[in-house]
Amino acid sequence: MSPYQNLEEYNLEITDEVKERYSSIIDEIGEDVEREGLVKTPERAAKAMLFLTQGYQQDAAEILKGAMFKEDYDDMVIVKGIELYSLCEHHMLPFFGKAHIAYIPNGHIVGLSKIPRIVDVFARRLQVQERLTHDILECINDTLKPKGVAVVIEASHMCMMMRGVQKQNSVTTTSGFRGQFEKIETRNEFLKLISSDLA
Ligand SMILES: Nc1nc2c(ncn2[C@@H]2O[C@H](COP(=O)(O)OP(=O)(O)OP(=O)(O)O)[C@@H](O)[C@H]2O)c(=O)[nH]1
Ligand SMILES: [Zn+2]
Repeated sequence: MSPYQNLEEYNLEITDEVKERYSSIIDEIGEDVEREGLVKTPERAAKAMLFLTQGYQQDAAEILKGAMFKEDYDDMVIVKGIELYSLCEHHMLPFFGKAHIAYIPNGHIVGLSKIPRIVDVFARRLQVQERLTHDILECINDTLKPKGVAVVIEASHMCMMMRGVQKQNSVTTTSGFRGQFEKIETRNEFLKLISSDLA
């Protein structure tokens, strides 16, 4: 439970605390926090970090529920090529790529923009790609209760590119399937329809 009354108050208090910690980090790495180019950096970095982790303050299920419409359409709906930016929980470095999402309605469809919105809600947290994939999958499955849902994510991890193993071209693919997508024909139809977008 947050000790703060509202989001604005929370953001002000937290930004200040995070700012102080960035200031110490900049000092510890041997830089001069007072030099002109860096004076406002702790505050900028704090605001950037809070933006990139704002998903903790957001409720993906509520976002979906806000735009569910009764409709008889019961063929596959695919939103592909949704760009995503997240932070790996091991190094707090970015991983980024694309999500491809499909569902088969079961009496309700959802406003199309809500699908990329919930991708952002789960991506703007400290994540591993596998959990990000399942968070999105389970949220759509539990909230919309479709006949099936599929999520494929392809991403490049800066922690593997800039440091560590230093592989610039590797792409990691994760996927999850529920309901009718557990049947091989439905899954293959989805994979065929997104194939031109896959790496
Ligand atoms: N499964 C999974 N692993 C990830 C993800 N992001 C980063 N990693 C990995 O997390 C692992 C952390 O391993 P450690 O050995 O503790 O960290 P490390 O010494 O920095 O590892 P190296 O990067 O191999 O130098 C590394 O293998 C990373 O590649 C992710 O989204 N999913
Ligand atoms: Zn990492």
